[in-house]
Amino acid sequence: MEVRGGVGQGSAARHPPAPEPSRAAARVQAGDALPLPIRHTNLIFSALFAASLAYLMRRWREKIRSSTPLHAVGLAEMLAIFGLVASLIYLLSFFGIAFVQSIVSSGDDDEDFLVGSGAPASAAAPSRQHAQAPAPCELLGSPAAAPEKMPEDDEEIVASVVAGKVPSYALEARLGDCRRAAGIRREALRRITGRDIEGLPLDGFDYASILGQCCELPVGYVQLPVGVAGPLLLDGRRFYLPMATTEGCLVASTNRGCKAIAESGGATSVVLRDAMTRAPVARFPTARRAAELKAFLEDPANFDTLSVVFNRSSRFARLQGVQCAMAGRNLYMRFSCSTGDAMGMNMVSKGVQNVLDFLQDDFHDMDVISISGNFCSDKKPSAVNWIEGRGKSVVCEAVIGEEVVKKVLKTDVQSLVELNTIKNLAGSAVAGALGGFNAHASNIVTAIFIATGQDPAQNVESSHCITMLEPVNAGRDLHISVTMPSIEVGTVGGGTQLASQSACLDLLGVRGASRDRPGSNARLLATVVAGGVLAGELSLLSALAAGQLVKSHMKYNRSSKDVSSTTATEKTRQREVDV
Ligand SMILES: CC(C)(COP(=O)([O-])OP(=O)([O-])OC[C@H]1O[C@@H](n2cnc3c(N)ncnc32)[C@H](O)[C@@H]1OP(=O)([O-])[O-])[C@@H](O)C(=O)NCCC(=O)NCCSC(=O)C[C@@](C)(O)CC(=O)[O-]
Ligand SMILES: NC(=O)C1=CN([C@@H]2O[C@H](COP(=O)(O)OP(=O)(O)OC[C@H]3O[C@@H](n4cnc5c(N)ncnc54)[C@H](OP(=O)(O)O)[C@@H]3O)[C@@H](O)[C@H]2O)C=CC1
Repeated sequence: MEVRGGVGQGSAARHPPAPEPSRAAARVQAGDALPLPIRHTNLIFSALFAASLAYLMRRWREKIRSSTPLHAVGLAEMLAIFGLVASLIYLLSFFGIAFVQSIVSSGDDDEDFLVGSGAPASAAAPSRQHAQAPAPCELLGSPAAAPEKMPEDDEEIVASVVAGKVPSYALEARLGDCRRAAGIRREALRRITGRDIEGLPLDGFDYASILGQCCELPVGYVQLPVGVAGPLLLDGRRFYLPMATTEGCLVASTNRGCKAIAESGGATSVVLRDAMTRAPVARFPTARRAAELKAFLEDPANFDTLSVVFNRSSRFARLQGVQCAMAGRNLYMRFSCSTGDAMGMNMVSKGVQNVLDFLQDDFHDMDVISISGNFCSDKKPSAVNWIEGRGKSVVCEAVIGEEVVKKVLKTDVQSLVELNTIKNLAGSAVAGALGGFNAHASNIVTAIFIATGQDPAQNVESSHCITMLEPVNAGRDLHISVTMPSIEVGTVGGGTQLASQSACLDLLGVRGASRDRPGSNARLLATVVAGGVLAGELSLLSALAAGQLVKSHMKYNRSSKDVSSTTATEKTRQREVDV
């Protein structure tokens, strides 16, 4: 089959372009810093400049005529000199900044050109929003959300939503009040389903903070307890790990592991690699043509050109390499890049889209099937992440003293080493595991991910881990390590900016972007996740070796209430009555 159509066309066909948000309006201008509209300040300072100059010239001429020394100046002349200097500074800085900004934003315009030539506008627009404060409710724009008169009364709006006259997703934009929109949607849901979601709270959440960034169609929020384990002594620093979980025993276990590590002098970590990946797939008329693009992308001589095109889309995303694989005439191109303190999926996708548009000029017969061809590989277990890594690749290790193993962990070194070999290594091989050579890395990864606003679906590859245990110091002490090649975390973007999640990042000392070294906050968070996993592995393996698992879970993980006799809501009511 002959395949035609550029990247742009291809992508446009598969992804109808999203409505272009007002990017010009969103762009920050130098003048935005001024208290008055820019045209007013321009007028005032231009008039001041002209008036001061005219007055001083006139005075100068008069002084020459009357042979008065030029340096003898009165109050009026001093004021005129001051006005002249002030207006000169303003005008120079104004035009200077505008000039610099025009150069900077020409980069953006190029980006608009590159992304705009067929790329979905939505791929470019959201990231710019993320860098700013959460958008107020009324800024959400969509065709369905075009300004339209809404009934004043909530009851009438609910009826319109139930009748399908007002789309539920347009409520935020039409009402300009996110809390009210969520309340109306929730009531409409109750009427449509006949089910009351009473236990799901509505109040006590900032709905504007999730708009256009974290969640659509909100009707409330789920409450999760956050426990804290630690201190985890890692690389000479103490961290208290926030863990959002409903699995009783998990925080206790991690806490015990942290204690064992701290009493043994602490753990150390090393970040081996830091690169997020995105792998589009393109189809060619022949495998030979696909191989030509593969050769082009993998030729070191072309790397600089590709990076210039890729790097344009972000201040932080920097191309590191492209790795290709083929299946017949389909080419899978795995781009990897550093992403500063962001986890980086939006970023890397933006950069890749630019490169695809660029490549289309020389490879007209390339048909981009998808910006993601699963060789990336995001949110799925895959060997490529396990072997090549994705996000941050971290190794964390510690030597646990014999006494600590006995006193804190209630077992011995020999039993632990044997258990690890038979369970985590041989047992996982028997199960045909992919990246699952551990006891419960995903427990700690997921709990910290949820607490700190990471994308929870990325726990899949982020939990890839091989746990190694060896006797050291003549068999007395225990060397334990966790090797985790794909920890995907960020401290900016996604859910990290929400109030609770941001507080948990703050507890770890990694909230937001690192000002000194972009990327260092996210890397530190990755090492903390690995350190937490080390603690969790140590404690669970010990419980298993000591035959303590079932007992401990009966104690911390099973309510003494008879759950078969009450529904969740009844239980809540019962608890309120009990209190
Ligand atoms: C529950 C423990 C820790 C008791 O362990 P213990 O040794 O009996 O407890 P302890 O009372 O002697 O205390 C020792 C230390 O543990 C900590 N600790 C002790 N209790 C608490 C608590 N309530 N809250 C907070 N921290 C606690 C604390 O640090 C304490 O020191 P202290 O501060 O007292 O000097 C232990 O039995 C344990 O770790 N059990 C394992 C539980 C576990 O790891 N569960 C994870 C989920 S299992 C799963 O989902 C995965 C699985 C199993 O399917 C995977 C697979 O296939 O292997
Ligand atoms: N698109 C996709 O395919 C997927 C998206 N996701 C979602 O993507 C989101 C995360 O995307 P991600 O790209 O991480 O985040 P964002 O899309 O929020 O991008 C990060 C933004 O922060 C800005 N920024 C400011 N300071 C820094 C800094 N120090 N380091 C890095 N960036 C900084 C970036 O600037 P600049 O504009 O200059 O880059 C960018 O605008 C999550 O919500 C996740 O769930 C998850 C999986 C797939």
